[in-house]
Amino acid sequence: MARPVRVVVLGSGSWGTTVAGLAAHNTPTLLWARNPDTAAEINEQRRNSRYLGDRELPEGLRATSDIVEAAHEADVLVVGVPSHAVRATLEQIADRLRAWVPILSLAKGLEPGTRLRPTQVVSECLPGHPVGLLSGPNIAGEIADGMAAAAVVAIQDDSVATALQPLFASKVFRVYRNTDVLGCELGGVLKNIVAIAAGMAEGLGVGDNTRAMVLTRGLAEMTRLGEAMGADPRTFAGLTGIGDLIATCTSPASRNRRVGEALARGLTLDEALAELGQVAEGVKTAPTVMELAREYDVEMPIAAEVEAVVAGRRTPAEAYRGLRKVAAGHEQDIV
Ligand SMILES: NC(=O)C1=CN([C@@H]2O[C@H](COP(=O)(O)OP(=O)(O)OC[C@H]3O[C@@H](n4cnc5c(N)ncnc54)[C@H](O)[C@@H]3O)[C@@H](O)[C@H]2O)C=CC1
Ligand SMILES: O=C(CO)COP(=O)(O)O
Repeated sequence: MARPVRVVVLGSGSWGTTVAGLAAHNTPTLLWARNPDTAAEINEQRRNSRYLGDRELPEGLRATSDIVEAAHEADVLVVGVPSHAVRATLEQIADRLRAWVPILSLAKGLEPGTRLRPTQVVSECLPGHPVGLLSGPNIAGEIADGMAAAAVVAIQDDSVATALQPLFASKVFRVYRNTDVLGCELGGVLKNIVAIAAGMAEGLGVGDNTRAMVLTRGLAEMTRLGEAMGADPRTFAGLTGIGDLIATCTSPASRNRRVGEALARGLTLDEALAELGQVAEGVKTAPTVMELAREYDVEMPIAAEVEAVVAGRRTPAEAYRGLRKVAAGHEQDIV
């Protein structure tokens, strides 16, 4: 009898641990934690208290702080570290994976400097493997609590996606497929910036209509940049686009939204990030996205205001005053 597929997840933050927990219900799963104390806590107490509080992790989940051991074990590799750490993490396991192990990224940011998407960084570091992502409206805590949700495995080869779907799915976690890797990945990256704007709106006490406007026009500029870069605009109407945008902009648990709220309360960016203590990808991604907007000649007024706020050139209140001055063009102008 063939042995079961072994899933290895790199990164034991809130989402990496949660995804490892999903996989562990289906198949043997190993989680790499760079901190040996975290690996020990997962193995001995079935908890990752720093990121998931008291939540109990599945029995089948094992952890290690030895990344080379983890790489040797992988039949499927999941990369769950933040975008800025993907390259340094994968460089440690170059040539350590077996041939043709599929790799899925969970990261929702762009690499500072290179402007590469996480799947592109993965392909550079570990060439010759099928590379895709798992993305969608997936606030980690809710999924760790067993609340119903859905995500998308996006990978060019649909037969690989079909093989990967059941590894992460459960009765309450639906996993769809999509071959538009670029569109799915950009959806997850760009919604974080709109979520910072939504958080600022929340903190400034604007009304429900303003929130709806920010989400809708935020989706328009996400779609505009995506289409200019070669993505299918229909992807932005799916789980990885509007789905993730709604979850992140409306959930009080979203780290990106919380950063926006903290800035609107008058905290500096450093104070807001220290209060958060977790990654908020939109902060580092906003300037990189504005570079792309200029390169592709796409107007992104909401992202531009968010970038100005995180760079310290404007306050949230000034950013919202700035948005009022944006000329209202034709609503259906995407590109
Ligand atoms: N938490 C969530 O609800 C979701 C998060 N994501 C994405 O997943 C990615 C990971 O985020 P989270 O798990 O939420 O982050 P987190 O802030 O909860 O944890 C980050 C993890 O990465 C590790 N890490 C940080 N810098 C590192 C480095 N230089 N080298 C190696 N490891 C490093 C930390 O030790 C920690 O284990 C992000 O791109 C995020 O946008 C995607 C969907 C949902
Ligand atoms: O990507 C997420 C939900 O899908 C998590 O968003 P935050 O990083 O803002 O918490």
